[in-house]
Formats: sequence, structure tokens, C-alpha cells
Amino acid sequence: MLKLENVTKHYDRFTLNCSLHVEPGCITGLVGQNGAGKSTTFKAVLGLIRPDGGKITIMGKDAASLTMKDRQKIGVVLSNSGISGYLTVKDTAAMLSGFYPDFDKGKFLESCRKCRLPEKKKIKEFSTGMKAKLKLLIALSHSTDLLLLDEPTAGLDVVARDELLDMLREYMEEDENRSILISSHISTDLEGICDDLYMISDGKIIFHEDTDILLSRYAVLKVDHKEFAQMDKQYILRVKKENFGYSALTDQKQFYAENYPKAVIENSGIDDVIMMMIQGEEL
Ligand SMILES: Nc1ncnc2c1ncn2[C@@H]1O[C@H](COP(=O)(O)OP(=O)(O)OP(=O)(O)O)[C@@H](O)[C@H]1O
Repeated sequence: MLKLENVTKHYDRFTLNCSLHVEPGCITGLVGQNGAGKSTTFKAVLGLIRPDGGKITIMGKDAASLTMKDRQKIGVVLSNSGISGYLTVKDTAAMLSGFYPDFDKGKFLESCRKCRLPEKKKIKEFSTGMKAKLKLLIALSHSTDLLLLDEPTAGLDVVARDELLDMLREYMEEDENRSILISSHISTDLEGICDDLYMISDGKIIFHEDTDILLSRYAVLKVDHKEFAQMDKQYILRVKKENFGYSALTDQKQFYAENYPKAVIENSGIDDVIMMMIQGEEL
């Protein structure tokens, strides 16, 4: 559905070099700290910046050759953009009817009602959560096959975030060939919804894994110096020195549980993996 192959973009003090693949029927997450390159990746996909190199394929076509009709099959939420605060939901619906031939005004207004978004209030008077929901409803409003969502949950409380993630689950359930690329700097936002995750750090993809595998097979081992010295390290991905000895990231926690009963094995969430991938050292 979406493929980036060695897409590069050079700024003064930053270089993006990104390869990733969003399969049909999948929600793919892009996790990274502030400034890691998430928005730059989205802008490159959308043609809002011109990459210096690499190849971007969207729905089987070179990104540069997409027609207007192809582009209408893509729904977008960008982190720093929104619609004019002086419009209302009703105005927005009228505007979208003009943009998208297959915009379903009735369904859009019904979804806004369900999300408790007032029709006649100016958007500048909406809360952060209301604005975020409206941005997503706009992205969902015109029968898309691919959603590109850059930090759609930024600034939301737990309830608003869960409502928004539920909207995405519903979107995927309606058609098994739809796909989503979603970014966040809060990994727990993505843990529960994504099929696979890419981690980006300083412009580079440093890690990619299926979420199920990440949550079931990865762990951080805590071992003292002696144990570490004797340990079989073939499944250790990263190591970090600690006061007590070492923390070690593995993708084979079962192996260490069976062979090293004394090792403390902490089930790792995405945050632990990110920390170890960034701060740990390769052996
Ligand atoms: N137009 C530009 N000119 C120069 N540098 C830029 C430009 N746009 C982005 N950058 C730099 O590229 C880097 C990546 O920025 P980007 O916005 O992609 O990060 P991000 O992962 O989306 O961060 P955040 O989570 O804070 O939104 C940053 O160091 C930023 O300063």
C-alpha cells in the first residue's frame, strides 16, 4: 500500500534516511522522540517536501505520478495543520463537499454528532480533543484506502485518545484492504492498535518488528557481571552497563528463561525497547 525505499532528505543539522513498508490491511506505527523525523517522513510521502533521494510508492504507483483521483483515496492528519478556526462543522462539511466527489455529508455530520462536536460553534472554540477528532473525521470522510496520521493523538487525554483509536479500529473493520500509517512519540498509544512498529531515531529507522512478536518475545534481562560474562549472547541485541551489572535486550526471552533461571527477565514494552535500542550498545 505504501513503500518508502531509502528516502532521504538533508537539512542543515538533520538527515532523514527512511525505508518502511505499510502492507494492505495493516496499521503500521512510526514511533520516535521529538525531532526524530516523523513529520519529515509524512511530508515526503505527501509531496509537501521534495526528497533528495529514494523511492516512494503509494498504492502501487510512484508517488510523483499519483492522479487527483488517487490522492482522494488518501486521508491525512498532519500534526501542525488544521482547518480555519473561523469555520464551523457545518461550514467544513460544505467545503469538503466541494473538494471530494464521494464525500458523504450526511455520514460526516452524523459522525460529528456521535463525537459530540457542535455543528454551529466556531472551531477555534473547540478543545484540543474536539479538534483532533474533527481532523480525523475529515480524513475519514471521503472513502479512503490509506490513512496517513501524523501524531493524531497529541495532547489528548486518555478517554479522547481511546475514542480516537476506536474510530481507527472501526475504519479498518469496514474494509480489510485499508491501511494506516500512524505516528506518535508516545509508544503506548500505538502498542494496542498497530500490527507492526517502526522506530525512528535521528532520521534513521533503528528498529522494525511485529507488535505481537515485540510484546511476546522481547525482554530486558538484568544480570550481574559474573552471569553476563558466562551468558550465551547470541540473542542479545543491545547491552547497557548498570550499577548491578548489565541490562540486555533480547528477542528470545524464552531461551534465557529456560537456560538462565537466575536472570531477572522484565517483559519489555515498546518504551523499554526504544530506550535499549537508543542507549544500549551492540555487542
Ligand atoms: N524546513 C526545515 N529546515 C531545517 N530543518 C528542519 C526543517 N523541517 C524539519 N527540520 C528538522 O528536522 C528534524 C526532524 O523534524 P520532524 O518535524 O520531522 O520531527 P518529528 O519526529 O516529527 O518531531 P516532533 O515529534 O517534535 O513533531 C528536526 O531536527 C527539525 O529541526
